[in-house]
Amino acid sequence: MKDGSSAHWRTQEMFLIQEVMSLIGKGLQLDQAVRGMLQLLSEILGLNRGRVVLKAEDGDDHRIAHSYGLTSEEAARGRYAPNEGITGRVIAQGHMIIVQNIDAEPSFLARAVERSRLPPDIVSFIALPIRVDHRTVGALACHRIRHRERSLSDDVTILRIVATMVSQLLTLNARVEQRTRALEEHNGMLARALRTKPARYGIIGSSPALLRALAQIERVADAGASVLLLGESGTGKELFARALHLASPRRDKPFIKVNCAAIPDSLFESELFGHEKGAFTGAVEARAGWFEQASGGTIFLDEIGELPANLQTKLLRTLQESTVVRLGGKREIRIDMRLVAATNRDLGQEVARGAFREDLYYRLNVIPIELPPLAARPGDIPDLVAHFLARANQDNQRNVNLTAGAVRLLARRPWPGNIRELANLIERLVLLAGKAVLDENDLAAFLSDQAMPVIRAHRLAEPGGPVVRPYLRSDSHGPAELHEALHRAGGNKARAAQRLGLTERQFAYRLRKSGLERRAS
Ligand SMILES: Nc1ncnc2c1ncn2[C@@H]1O[C@H](COP(=O)(O)OP(=O)(O)OP(=O)(O)O)[C@@H](O)[C@H]1O
Repeated sequence: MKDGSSAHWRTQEMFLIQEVMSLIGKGLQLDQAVRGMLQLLSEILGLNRGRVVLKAEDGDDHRIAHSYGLTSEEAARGRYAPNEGITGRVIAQGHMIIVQNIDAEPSFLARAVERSRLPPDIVSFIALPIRVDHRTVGALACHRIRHRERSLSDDVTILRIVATMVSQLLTLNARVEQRTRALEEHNGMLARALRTKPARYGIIGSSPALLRALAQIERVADAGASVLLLGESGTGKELFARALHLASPRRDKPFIKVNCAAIPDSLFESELFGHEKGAFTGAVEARAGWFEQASGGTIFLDEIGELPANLQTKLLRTLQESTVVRLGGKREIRIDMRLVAATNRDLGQEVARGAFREDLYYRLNVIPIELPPLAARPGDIPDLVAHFLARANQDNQRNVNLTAGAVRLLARRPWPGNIRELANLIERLVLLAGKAVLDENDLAAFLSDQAMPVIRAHRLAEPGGPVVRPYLRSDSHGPAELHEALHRAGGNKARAAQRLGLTERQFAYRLRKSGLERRAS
């Protein structure tokens, strides 16, 4: 077949396209594959010094990312500001430019390859846009001797095909990189989970403050004395109370949890101390109270600061005498229980203002154990995040991960609601995430989205304004609702509680739990 005949060029074109396809199919590194395509353009069709120019990762300019027939110095010189030269213009405008004669085109820069390096003939320059997802991300360009047997339009057709192939490769490459990043993050999380010592009693964290509290628990587990757990809401007081029970010889006996803030006053006494048949209307049969039910085991009185005054007296007697008298009864029943109490209040201050019995306070405060707020141990946050992510993913059949940067962002937050707030946030994140790996920016956007409704809810909490429930919480009243009720009641907690069908103590408790108390009072 004679060089120059159209049949000859069709054969060359077919060969080039087959080779390009096979380069794509080989799964080579991006640079190898693109260089291979530029080499084919040069050797098969004589379209020389091909280059692919892409946006620099660390700036606004565009640089030669892949080339064939350029020295490394020439490739390094190929940097173009937006709209600069022919290449910059093709990328900015998104359409092909053909310079028929580079010597006659004033805006041709000859920046990468000096004119003296090119043949003395008339040289053309062709640059085409490279698009990914309908966006121009770079350009494919090459030199062409103007007068040759092959038509310009045939060269342009092939260049268009190759530019499309490069676009496809770039798209694929970006997807593979994204997927690899997701897998790397996931591996990191798994490695961390493996490194984290098996959590004792389900307590995650290795900060000195946390380990100190855990060591104290284990040291006093064998003793019978009461333990008082001190710490803000959500710091893990219940978890530690359970740990104490599990570490004690009572571990096979019951662990009874009583939330002193959540029980209506009218029921409190009979729930705690039990009642005899006929003790009050509705007491159709005798019932053992929680102290009796906990016999042999541990009773955990959460929010002990909320215990009404008359029951404080009764509790003190119970502790001193190890007996209870059921409501409506006379019999003293011996009980053998370990008491763990918890509070997020300053009980000393409650004593000082006469709201808590001093003698009971001393009786409870034999072994005080302080649980640090989460903000005081940010080093525990990565392990906690890994733990809550794994749990939320498993519960919801998802596979959402956070980048290290996103975890660092979480570690910098103040966490007024402590670990409970962190656990809730991660669960919402897993449920609402639109993609598999969330980075710092995704997380920041999520956090500001989450904060918005609360602000709106507060603003809209005017009489007649719509109520926006910002959080999905296990509590029946979201923080916005509590806040709104308080606002409508002119700051009067008793009235606000009544509106929501809560006792004043329950209302105050939920308000504190929501982390909004400071802002609300
Ligand atoms: N160190 C920890 N590791 C793992 N999970 C934790 C840890 N601390 C707390 N949690 C979890 O955080 C949530 C809140 O903890 P917990 O209920 O024990 O706090 P609390 O101090 O008793 O709160 P409150 O005073 O509001 O009752 C629970 O789901 C608990 O399992």
